[in-house]
Parts: sequence; structure tokens; C-alpha cells
Amino acid sequence: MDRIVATNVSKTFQLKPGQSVLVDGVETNAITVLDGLDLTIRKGEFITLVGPSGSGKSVLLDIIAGLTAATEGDARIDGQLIQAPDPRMAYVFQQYALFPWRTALENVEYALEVRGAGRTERRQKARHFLNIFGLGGFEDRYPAQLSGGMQQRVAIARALTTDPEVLLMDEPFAALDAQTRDILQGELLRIWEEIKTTVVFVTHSIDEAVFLADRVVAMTARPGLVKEIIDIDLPRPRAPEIRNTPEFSVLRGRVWEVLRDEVTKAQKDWALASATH
Ligand SMILES: Nc1ncnc2c1ncn2[C@@H]1O[C@H](COP(=O)(O)OP(=O)(O)OP(=O)(O)O)[C@@H](O)[C@H]1O
Repeated sequence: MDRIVATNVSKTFQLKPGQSVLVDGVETNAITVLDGLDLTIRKGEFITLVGPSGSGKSVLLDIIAGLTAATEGDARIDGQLIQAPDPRMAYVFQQYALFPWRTALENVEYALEVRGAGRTERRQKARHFLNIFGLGGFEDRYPAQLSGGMQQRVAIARALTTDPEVLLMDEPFAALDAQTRDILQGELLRIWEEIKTTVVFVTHSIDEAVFLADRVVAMTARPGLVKEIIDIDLPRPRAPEIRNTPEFSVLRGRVWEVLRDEVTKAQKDWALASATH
């Protein structure tokens, strides 16, 4: 069953009056980031989205989340047009986005609070998800008293308390050290195996993309389109050691092969990097 369907999605940003950038040597005041992208994500699937910097991965996630509108085309959840943030979806950002004045428990409770859940239900669920992430003894700590990895666990726990049908994750582990990142990938997979919610996960790491996904969606350089979708037919549940297998290496090589030209193209695309005039 299809859960998210993006059809012919384009996004053009209009710059402020008086501002312009050089795109392919031509001065313009509009930047087209996505240009007719089609993507279908099935129910319960773990999708990772990779692509060069500036290919519109975050913009696509924002469109799916209902945070920004497509200039053309549309995105739908279960056939319904997405026009605003939808309670069926939760978003986890790279920066932990926790409230510094709330404890870990209160941060996790927040998502249920805004949905009007009662205090007992909130407490129970928040504790449950903190426990799942091994944060049982840390409920009363404030974000500043937690490591980066723990803060991101709290952010993911908060997203999961609402039982989202779709979990959108934008480079959630990018700010973490390599070991913590590996551990969190394993934890996320373990939890996902249980709840089997649909996940759309943006990453720059090919290794992470292959390890987590059912399918890796590789995007072209800006303007972004789906270049290729690579099926990751590695068995589940996946242990960290799967990364050392020949099958994993072949898939990692395959994704890189698809991306290499696009990354080169993106590096030549000075337009977005150049200062606005
Ligand atoms: N609000 C905005 N106004 C103007 N341009 C924007 C805006 N938001 C995004 N962009 C442009 O869209 C391009 C694509 O952004 P996006 O963050 O989706 O890329 P990305 O693929 O996620 O890149 P990265 O991997 O570096 O995070 C950016 O380079 C930026 O120039």
C-alpha cells in the first residue's frame, strides 16, 4: 500500500526584491530546487534519501511534512493532499530542538501535551519511550545535562510518542560522533522493527543509508529529481557487522556509483554558493 506519493513536485524559491544569483551563468532572482520529482513511499517502508548538497532533500521533506508548499505538483499521505503539518507525521531534525527549560521527560511529554492527552497517559508513554532508548534514569535531566546522543534519543522518543504513521528524519545523526551514530542507527532499527512505521530519513552518509534502508533514493544535483532507487535486499534484523559483508560493500559501491556524477555536478554549481547580488 502506498503511504506517501509525491507527484511532479517542483519548488522554486523567489528571492527578495533586488536580490539575484547566477544560475548557469545567467543572473536570476528565482532558484528552482526541485523540478518535477516523482516518488512513491510504501506503508511501513524505511526509505533513505541521499543526494549532493543542495539537491533539495530537506525541501522535499518539508513539502511532505506540510511545512512548505510545492510550486507545482503535490504530495499526498494515504491519498490526501498535504497542505499543512499533519498529526500522522512526526519530524526529527539534525539539531535536537529540545526545550532547554524542560526535563527529558517533559520534553517527550510535550508532543502529547499539544495533542491534548491527559497527564497520566502522557507520563506513561513518555516514560515508555525514554526506557526504550535506555534513558530510564535520566527523566529529570535538562538537555544541557545530557550528551548529544542522549539529546537526540530524547528528540526521537518525543517524535515516537505520537505513534506517527510517518517519521521524517533530516540528518538526525549528523552532529554525533561516529561511535554514537552507529549505536543510534542500531537502536533506531531495533525500534523500527517493532513499530514498522514508515520512515523517510535524509543522510549524507552512504554507509548509513545502506545500513538502514529498504530502499535508497538517490537524487540528482539541483534541480533535484530521483536519479535512481536502489533496493537494499540485506536481511533483517541487521547487526552492525553486516557492514563488513561483501553484499554490503557491493551495495555501498552501487549507491556511490549512482551519486558520483551528481556530486561532481553539484560542486560545479556555484550559483547557490555565490553571494546574492
Ligand atoms: N527559503 C529558501 N529561500 C531560498 N532558497 C532556499 C530556501 N530554502 C532552501 N533554499 C535553497 O534550496 C537549496 C536546496 O536546499 P536543501 O536544504 O533542500 O538541500 P539539501 O539537499 O538538503 O542539502 P544539504 O544536503 O546540504 O542539507 C539550497 O541550496 C538553497 O539554496
